[in-house]
Amino acid sequence: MNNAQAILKNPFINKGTAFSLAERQQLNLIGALPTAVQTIEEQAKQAYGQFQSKEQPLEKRIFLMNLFNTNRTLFYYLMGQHIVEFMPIVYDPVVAESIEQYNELFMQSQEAAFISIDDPDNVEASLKNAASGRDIRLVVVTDAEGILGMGDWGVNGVDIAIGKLMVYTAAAGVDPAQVLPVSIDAGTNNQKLLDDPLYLGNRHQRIYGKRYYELIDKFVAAVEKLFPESLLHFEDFGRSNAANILEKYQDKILTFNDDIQGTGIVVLAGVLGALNISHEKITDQKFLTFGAGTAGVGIAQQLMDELMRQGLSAAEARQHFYLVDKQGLLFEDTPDLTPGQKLFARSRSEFAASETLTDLAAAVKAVQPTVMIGTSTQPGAFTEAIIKEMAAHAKRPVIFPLSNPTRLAEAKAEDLIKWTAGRALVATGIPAADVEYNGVVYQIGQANNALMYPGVGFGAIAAAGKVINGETLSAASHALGGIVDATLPGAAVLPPVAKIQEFSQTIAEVVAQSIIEQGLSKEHLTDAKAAVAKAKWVPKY
Ligand SMILES: NC(=O)c1ccc[n+]([C@@H]2O[C@H](COP(=O)([O-])OP(=O)(O)OC[C@H]3O[C@@H](n4cnc5c(N)ncnc54)[C@H](O)[C@@H]3O)[C@@H](O)[C@H]2O)c1
Ligand SMILES: O=C(O)C[C@H](O)C(=O)O
Ligand SMILES: [Mn+2]
Repeated sequence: MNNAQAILKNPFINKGTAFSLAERQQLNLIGALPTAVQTIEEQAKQAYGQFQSKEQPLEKRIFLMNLFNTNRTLFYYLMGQHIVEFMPIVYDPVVAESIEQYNELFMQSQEAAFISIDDPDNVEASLKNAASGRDIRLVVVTDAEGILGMGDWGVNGVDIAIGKLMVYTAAAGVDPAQVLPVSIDAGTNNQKLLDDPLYLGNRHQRIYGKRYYELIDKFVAAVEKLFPESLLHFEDFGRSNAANILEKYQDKILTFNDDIQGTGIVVLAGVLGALNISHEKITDQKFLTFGAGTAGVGIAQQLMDELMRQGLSAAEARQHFYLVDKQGLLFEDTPDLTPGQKLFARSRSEFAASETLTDLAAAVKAVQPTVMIGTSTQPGAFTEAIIKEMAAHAKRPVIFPLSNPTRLAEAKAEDLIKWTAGRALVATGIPAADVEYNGVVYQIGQANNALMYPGVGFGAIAAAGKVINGETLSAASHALGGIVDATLPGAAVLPPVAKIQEFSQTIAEVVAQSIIEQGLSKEHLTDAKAAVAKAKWVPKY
């Protein structure tokens, strides 16, 4: 016999007041709900009214999470109707507030798995318990050492995995019953959390090195064993681990790192969009990346890959990149370069006074970049003087201040348009309002990996991919071309989030096609579109 309360408390099957009379009879729900039977449309209207009654973004998020915890179909039905309004609430930037207040706000675990470095023998059991028999096809895992640009947030960081997964389903149609958010709790170096009596994670410093990598190995092996058809998405790992982990597993299992690769392909798509507006060639650009960490190096790698696809040798392509980090412009002899930075380090002999290039202003003056990307976590680093200097040597300077959340952005879109008298081609990490300047309305693209990863991940799952390789990532970057009308004054360099469901579908099909064509599908698939259509989940009862 069915237990009414168990059904009503299971968000994957609960329909609330939309259970029909026949269902109520069959499932022993008679009397466990008010008598009226509502349609999903009526439920959505009522829920949206409640959403609108909340004033603060965090209150709106808490309301939406309650709905998510109660009835996942209704949640995604509503999110599908209001995707532009809900994205910044369930995802970046408001997810940042919920991470900072995770302990205070904690109500329930939202079906996440919590892996503890102090309990390595229970890695498999933890995943199994959290999945509770569900057929998992998508795992988003974070160890939260580098949450957005906010640093180490320990177990609180699980909310980024939950938020990323919400976007996967809303944008691309991944079945929400087939996803698993995972927190790897390797400790935290965030003293505020360690001192907080309410902190819910392991109360010790972060563990690095052998013990850490053994845990990651164990985790990856358990995911492969329990969920062999799944895609493993890594998110917000620290600079010293993210690239190592990707390097180790990318040829062996279906995996990708969103901060390295997702960001790389959205920036490439944005640069291609910008060049479509300016009618310039990518091989004529000089790229300066400010903040050469996980994202900054990933972006440079993806752009370099594109230059090589256009026929340049590796040595020629590398000449187009200038990486600036805390030390200033990175040279071959700069101390403490990461392996990724080393690839792009310049030779001192290229510059007359290389020892003076120790900050962004000096580097911009010496390099005269045509494309400048910010992934530095340094708010306001793209100053008026620096932007004016850049714009003095570039007809249509391409400027993407990408650090998240909002308070960390290197510049505001509005300022960049003003300082360059409308010449800058701008994209930001979080949503930005249109900018009106001299009678033209400039639309600001959002260069956030959320534009790409839902389509990439969903396409890879639908095609039963063995791996996600460079060929597939490149195909995904190019899939956004042609959506924006580049001839309109003030056109954006990337398509608007309002169209994310449409273009995520296109990306998914392109990705599935690439996997099938390369013989990288685990199944004998031939039709990418059919495979994507078959895998797609839609929120309806
Ligand atoms: N828009 C997007 O899609 C997107 C994607 C990924 C990351 N990001 C943002 O990019 C930022 C960096 O993320 P990450 O994962 O690469 O972090 P990270 O820690 O790996 O890299 C940050 C880099 O910035 C450097 N840095 C710090 N202070 C600096 C300074 N004063 N001058 C120059 N460089 C400095 C650090 O040394 C490090 O190399 C974050 O704010 C993150 O939110 C945005
Ligand atoms: O989470 C985001 O908004 C994008 C990106 O993954 C980041 O770390 O900033
Ligand atoms: Mn991230």
